[in-house]
Amino acid sequence: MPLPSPVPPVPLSGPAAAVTSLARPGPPAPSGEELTLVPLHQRPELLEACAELLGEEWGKSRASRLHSLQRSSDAFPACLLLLRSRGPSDSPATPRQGPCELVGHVRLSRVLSRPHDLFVESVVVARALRGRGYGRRLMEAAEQWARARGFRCLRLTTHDKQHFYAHLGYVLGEPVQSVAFLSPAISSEVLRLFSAPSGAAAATSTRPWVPAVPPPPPPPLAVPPPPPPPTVIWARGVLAEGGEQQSLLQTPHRDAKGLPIFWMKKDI
Ligand SMILES: CC(=O)SCCNC(=O)CCNC(=O)[C@H](O)C(C)(C)COP(=O)(O)OP(=O)(O)OC[C@H]1O[C@@H](n2cnc3c(N)ncnc32)[C@H](O)[C@@H]1OP(=O)(O)O
Repeated sequence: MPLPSPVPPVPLSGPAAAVTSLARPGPPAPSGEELTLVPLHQRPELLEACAELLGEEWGKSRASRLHSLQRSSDAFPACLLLLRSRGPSDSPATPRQGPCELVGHVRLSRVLSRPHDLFVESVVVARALRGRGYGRRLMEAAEQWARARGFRCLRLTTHDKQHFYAHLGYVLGEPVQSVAFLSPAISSEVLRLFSAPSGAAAATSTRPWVPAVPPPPPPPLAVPPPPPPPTVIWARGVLAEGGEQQSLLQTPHRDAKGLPIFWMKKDI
């Protein structure tokens, strides 16, 4: 299955393509406010603020957050920031692309064996700004960003926000494996190698993942070894025993700590 081919980036980061222009707007933003979605790697000066935003919600060491955020790239994972700024009418002294406030963050990663899917993680809106429609804007902008790059499905896990995601159009889905970090040099080849028809992935298996392609014959001695595999996050949900059905109230899946976890997806 071919990989989505790179497309010119949608100018979400420019004023002309502010997130406020999305087809299905959320609650009205304050007058003069402009929302934009930008990859963190295009705004490195926001690295510290982003680490703080994530740290406030999920803790972990600042160093670990920074390390993870610094790996944001167009080759994935991509950390996307929702920013808001005041328009010129409200702040005459502020340039159009002037000071802006970090509103939210979302991270998108590739999914093993599903070249048209992206895995959504670390969705967060600043505490003081929740309940005003920014979470919806963030998710819709991320969808638009992914769609513009040829992806067709977003997937995620959540412990307790399944109703929020269902409200935004997500449905329950099967476990997948996200690919944490890929060297740009091997990303396409490795993903192509691991790409298999839909459903071939070990969806709810508790066994270690095995590529869905037949094992190659033993290589001649002269052949160099294959490139190293990508770093893979093994599906954080495993099927709990008992075979219960998944619903928005009850899930058979558990995370690595044994906590119930919901798998969701949305076609975009
Ligand atoms: C894949 C993951 O990353 S899972 C982790 C999710 N993140 C977190 O738990 C971090 C802490 N929480 C947050 O940062 C925020 O609460 C978020 C991102 C979950 C939601 O952001 P908010 O800005 O508060 O949501 P927003 O105001 O845009 O709500 C959008 C819609 O969802 C609804 N909604 C919000 N939260 C919930 C909820 N828990 N259950 C059901 N509906 C909800 C709202 O009523 C609103 O409906 P409307 O658009 O029809 O009026």
